[in-house]
Amino acid sequence: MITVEHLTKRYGSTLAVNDLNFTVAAGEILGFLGPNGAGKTTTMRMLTGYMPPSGGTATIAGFDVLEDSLAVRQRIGYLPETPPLYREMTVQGYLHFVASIKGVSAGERSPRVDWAMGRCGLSERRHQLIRKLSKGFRQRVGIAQAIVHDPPVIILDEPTVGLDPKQIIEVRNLIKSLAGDHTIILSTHILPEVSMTCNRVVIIQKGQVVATDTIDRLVSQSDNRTQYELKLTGNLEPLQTALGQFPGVDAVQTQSDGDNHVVTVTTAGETDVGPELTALVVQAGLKLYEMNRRRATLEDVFLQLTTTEVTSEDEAFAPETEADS
Ligand SMILES: Nc1ncnc2c1ncn2[C@@H]1O[C@H](COP(=O)(O)OP(=O)(O)OP(=O)(O)O)[C@@H](O)[C@H]1O
Repeated sequence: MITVEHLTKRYGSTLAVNDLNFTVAAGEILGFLGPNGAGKTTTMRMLTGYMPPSGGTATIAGFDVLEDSLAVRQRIGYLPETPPLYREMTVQGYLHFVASIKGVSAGERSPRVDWAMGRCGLSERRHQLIRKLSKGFRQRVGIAQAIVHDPPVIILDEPTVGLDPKQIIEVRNLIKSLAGDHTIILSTHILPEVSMTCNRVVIIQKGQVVATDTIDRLVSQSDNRTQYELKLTGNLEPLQTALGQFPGVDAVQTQSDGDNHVVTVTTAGETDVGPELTALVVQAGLKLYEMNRRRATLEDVFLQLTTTEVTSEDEAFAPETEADS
């Protein structure tokens, strides 16, 4: 549905996008990630036909973004970071206006606007002025304007920025519900959002692709070690001896305050050895107060790929979150 080949953009002497290559299959939700200034917005603008590439090509549903930019714009719904909303219009009036400029025929407009309002939970606000809506509802109007002409491709730039937790969940569910019928590119800094919503990710840095794969594969290929943090009291020596002989233990780090200890055990692989570690602690005569298992996450992969300053082992791990499940 989307193909990007050798896509390049220069702003004077700045090479903002440098030879990008990736594809997005029909019905897929692709996470598009990169640190500030990586070239995400520039790429989106080229894909949506709003800015010509300096080199390379991109096609949307078979149409070239440069040569067929009108056909591309009709097939894309774009939610920029700041949606272009007319604050003095009603929700319904604005969506009618967008549908008309996107080429929806007069007879089709009312059903399309009703459909978009229904999908975005706006039906009851149809007569409200946009300026009187909360930020969350304005964001829904932004999504509704992106889907009102039923485009096969939807490109969303930071769709949940500034929303409260309840609105974030609603917008994420809406995005997920649009996949399948639509091909979606989701650009965001919120990595758990990508883990929860996307099938696959493209990570860019300095205008170049540094990784493209499913989240599971990226995480397991990057670092499949597991860390256990144990909070204990008692004499540590017998445990340290036992851990030295325990198969698969890569490293043991200890922080002690008198008889209270925090022991971090790093094991190779993802097999859960928590029960065995608990048994060792009991055999060593220690009291166990807390044990946390931590695995690498998309955030760790992102940091490894987009920073050169990750030096300490601890930075390669993060507490297990809902994004891991
Ligand atoms: N109009 C412009 N003129 C000159 N340089 C620009 C222009 N727009 C972007 N750039 C530069 O191109 C590079 C990529 O910018 P871009 O906005 O695409 O990155 P981004 O990944 O979207 O960043 P952010 O997450 O901060 O929005 C940056 O170095 C930026 O300074």
